[in-house]
Amino acid sequence: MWGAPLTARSKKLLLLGSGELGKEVIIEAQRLGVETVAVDRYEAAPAMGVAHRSYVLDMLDAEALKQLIRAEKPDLIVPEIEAIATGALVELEEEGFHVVPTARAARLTMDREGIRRLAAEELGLPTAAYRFADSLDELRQAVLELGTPCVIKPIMSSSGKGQSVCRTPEDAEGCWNTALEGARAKGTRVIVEAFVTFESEITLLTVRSVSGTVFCPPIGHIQQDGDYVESWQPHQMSGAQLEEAEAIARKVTDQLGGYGIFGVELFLTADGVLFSEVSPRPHDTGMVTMITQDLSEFALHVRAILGFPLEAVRLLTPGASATLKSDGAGQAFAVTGIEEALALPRTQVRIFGKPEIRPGRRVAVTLSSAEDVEIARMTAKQAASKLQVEVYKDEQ
Ligand SMILES: Nc1ncnc2c1ncn2[C@@H]1O[C@H](COP(=O)(O)OP(=O)(O)OP(=O)(O)O)[C@@H](O)[C@H]1O
Ligand SMILES: NCC(=O)N[C@@H]1O[C@H](COP(=O)([O-])[O-])[C@@H](O)[C@H]1O
Ligand SMILES: [Mg+2]
Repeated sequence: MWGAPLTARSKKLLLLGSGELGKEVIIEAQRLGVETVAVDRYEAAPAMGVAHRSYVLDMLDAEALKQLIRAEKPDLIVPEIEAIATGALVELEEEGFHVVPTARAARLTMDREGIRRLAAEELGLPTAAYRFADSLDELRQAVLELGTPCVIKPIMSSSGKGQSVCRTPEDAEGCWNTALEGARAKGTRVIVEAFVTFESEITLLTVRSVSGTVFCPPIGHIQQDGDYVESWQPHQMSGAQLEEAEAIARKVTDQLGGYGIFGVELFLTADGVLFSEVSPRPHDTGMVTMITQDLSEFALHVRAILGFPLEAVRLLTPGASATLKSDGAGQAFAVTGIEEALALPRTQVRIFGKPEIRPGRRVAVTLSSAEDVEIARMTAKQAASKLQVEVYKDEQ
């Protein structure tokens, strides 16, 4: 029970990170009459446009973060990105604030080392072989031990930033430099993973709520340069594979605890299912659920974190999503081709409204449903190919 937003009895949700995923979280929270506050490192972030109010803040600055949260006193602190001073969240939780799903889950998943060691070493989940390195020399040694090809990623990055494949030992230096440039926070530590030759990869959206754990039908996806370009639901896999995948997802999410949605990333290989990583929040590949499920991943997250019951998730139709990324940079740009994209059957478009583009930045997503998942994939990709990011160079 709560009062209207902006009154003394309101229920207040504060979002840390205000991109395309957070925008949908805010919309779902607003639908339940929740007061919403959006925070990100830049002005006019997507979720800021739909929240009651917003703040621009360096979320890696622990003092600034604590000051804001103590002043705002939200009922729920909802991390939307990984790059947050998670030590501050742990402190705030000790003071009685509610961090979603828990401050520990945010801290462990903020860097690849925390979650990988928990999954592989504590829980014994199958993963690719891995090493950590703090210098080029250590990286060279790790590459020798794991063999090539292997994948190198900064321990703190997302959406493939700073990630590269090391194909021969001579590539190590180039990979090291790529990781340094792409790391999200200051720091040089990288993870080196044996390259997994997977048949396919999936996100298993797992919801922990007061009613227990519920799995969404598996989402298949394709990534380019470590970033998602296409996703679909349901992904065809055997009953045995699904059982393995759900067992892994249950184990890791039970260990992280709290209520909310988790995006559990898994590789399906000839030798079984491997755990890759987990986001304790909605997942980019899960945007497809805006067209496929009775409750989207965003609606599920909000429902679970508010403590409401959730007995099951229903897939209404097969569907797919495809991304639009920009090539150019700057603030003078426009998305064109929306009419052509929307002329395709059972197709919707989400334009995030980011105020500035840079090469590779995700700007929009197309969503298509169909009787058959392959038709949905084709349609969503076709729709995305109709969209263009036009840049006005002389205005920059
Ligand atoms: N060890 C590996 N072997 C083969 N491919 C890999 C490996 N690690 C990552 N990839 C590929 O790169 C993609 C991105 O990797 P990962 O999820 O670790 O990065 P990320 O930056 O956290 O991405 P996001 O934030 O989008 O989840 C994976 O989905 C997969 O396609
Ligand atoms: N893979 C994680 C992911 O997709 N996160 C989503 O992208 C935004 C950052 O985008 P930006 O880099 O364009 O600002 C985040 O705020 C989140 O919505
Ligand atoms: Mg990932």
